[in-house]
Amino acid sequence: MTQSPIALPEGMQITGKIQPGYEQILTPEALALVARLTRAFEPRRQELLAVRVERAKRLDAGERPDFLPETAHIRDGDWKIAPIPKALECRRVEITGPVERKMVINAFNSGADSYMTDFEDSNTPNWDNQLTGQINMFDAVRKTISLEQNGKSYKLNDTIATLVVRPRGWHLDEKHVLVDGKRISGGIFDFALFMFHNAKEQLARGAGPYFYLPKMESHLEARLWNDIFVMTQTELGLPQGTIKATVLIETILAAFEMDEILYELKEHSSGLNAGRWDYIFSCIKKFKLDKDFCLADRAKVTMTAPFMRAYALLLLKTCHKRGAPAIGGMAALIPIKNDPEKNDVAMGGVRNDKARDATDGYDGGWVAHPGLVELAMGEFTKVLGDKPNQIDKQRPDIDVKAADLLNFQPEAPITEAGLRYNINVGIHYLGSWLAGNGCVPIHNLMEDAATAEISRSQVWQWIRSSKGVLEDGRKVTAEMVRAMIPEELAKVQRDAPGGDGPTYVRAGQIFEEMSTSASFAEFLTLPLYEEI
Ligand SMILES: CC(=O)SCCNC(=O)CCNC(=O)[C@H](O)C(C)(C)COP(=O)(O)OP(=O)(O)OC[C@H]1O[C@@H](n2cnc3c(N)ncnc32)[C@H](O)[C@@H]1OP(=O)(O)O
Ligand SMILES: O=CC(=O)O
Ligand SMILES: [Mg+2]
Repeated sequence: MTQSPIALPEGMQITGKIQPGYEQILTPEALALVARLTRAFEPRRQELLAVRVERAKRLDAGERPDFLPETAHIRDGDWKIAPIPKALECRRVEITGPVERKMVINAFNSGADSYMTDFEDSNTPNWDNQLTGQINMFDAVRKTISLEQNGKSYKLNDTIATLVVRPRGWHLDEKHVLVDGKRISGGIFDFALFMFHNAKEQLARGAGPYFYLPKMESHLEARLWNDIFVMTQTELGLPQGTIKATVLIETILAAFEMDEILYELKEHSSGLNAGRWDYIFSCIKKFKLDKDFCLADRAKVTMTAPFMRAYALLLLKTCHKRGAPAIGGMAALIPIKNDPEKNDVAMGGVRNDKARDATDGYDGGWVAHPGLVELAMGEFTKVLGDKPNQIDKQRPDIDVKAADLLNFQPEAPITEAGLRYNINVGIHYLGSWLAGNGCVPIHNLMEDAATAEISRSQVWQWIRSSKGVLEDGRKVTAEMVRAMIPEELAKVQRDAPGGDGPTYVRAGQIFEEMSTSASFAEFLTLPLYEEI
């Protein structure tokens, strides 16, 4: 165990190496907050994770989700979330990206209204990424962040995007920090350090501590975050309701509890976001043992698929009824260099995506790259004009039933190209993640933990579903997948930057194990985290 050169609260151990600068983040007072929140809330996190396991067993046995009878009074009630602070009123375009220093500066300067910095889907949560991410945030909030790289100087513009931070989801531990001998929650670690160092500074600069909350499966999980907010505000002497959080509705189970999630976070809510990629993954995962469940090639499962359309519209209607912003998700398309024709097609895809969201009534949407900000802004401005949002646009015409959320189409086609694509992307992404980079362009698309989850879970599911049959009539089998893995690995080794490194060989092994083993890994990042 690494001897820590920093003063630790009673009962805390840190096993990660303390690099120069980390002591600025890992101060005794900040770590004391981490320890207090951990002692107060870790038992509940564990209970809620156990509830997930029990629920998964019932779904595996054939139960199907529905709106909860015990919370009908919340869905039927007439209530709204607390008013949105000025800094979060206008979120027509939100750029997202990992907490890497250059990208942090570029994202703030991108012209987007807001910027979600990501300790989650687009980030490999190794110790150094988490700590340097916190340093980057510390410097960015104070506007002192700068960088010299490849002959270029990076610093913040006078006008920058409003910062929103995404800590890790409930399933992820921070294994380098132990409290009373046990690993702590990655999410609490990310949140508490950020809050301790930056909340007051942000308030002094006219904004506040704003968050995105990922991958929740129930309103009880949202209640846990809310209780953490209340205690943190008390500990830091901040008025209750200072923290604001947008919840990603990115699991099929959360889609049945959108009203309840907003209600739990009522004083701290800044709306919901349609996190489409994890949502698709969650649908595959939750119905993985249903032999009749099957989704077509990943590229065919778009926002216009019936179950995705139902989810997006229900989210919009729910948010606006409660006075909450509805923020659209991410088109994975990114600018394509050196191929104007392909680039035009990609830009057209992003334009359509944002135009659909804006026309439906969404208040804004995510982009993955600075080169998409202007285009996305144009689509929202066409609909919103000079209004900061369109929360006043009510959609009583939308009537989404449980059956609509569970109408999993399209089931076909599944093609050999689609299967190979999933294997190729899965191996490429795992290899990059293990090497420390959690977001990469692959085949001209943004790939992160959520999109890669779809690829690897589809392969597992196609092997098992009775409908997992290729267009040409061949059943997808474990043997077929095993035969393709070395071929796709060779392509990845040829194509990926640094693809000849050891992490890609390991990625091939992990991919084979994950897609062909009898059990389904709950998240691909859980076994991967044990390897870094
Ligand atoms: C499912 C979800 O959870 S979505 C949310 C999580 N995913 C994300 O946030 C995706 C973030 N996007 C990215 O990481 C990147 O855009 C990638 C990996 C997809 C592509 O990155 P690159 O190949 O580096 O793109 P490219 O070479 O075109 O970048 C051009 C410039 O834009 C910058 N850039 C690209 N994307 C971003 C971004 N999201 N934020 C800030 N800067 C960015 C690059 O750093 C580069 O800067 P430079 O010119 O100063 O060197
Ligand atoms: O986090 C976003 C998603 O689509 O997943
Ligand atoms: Mg996600």
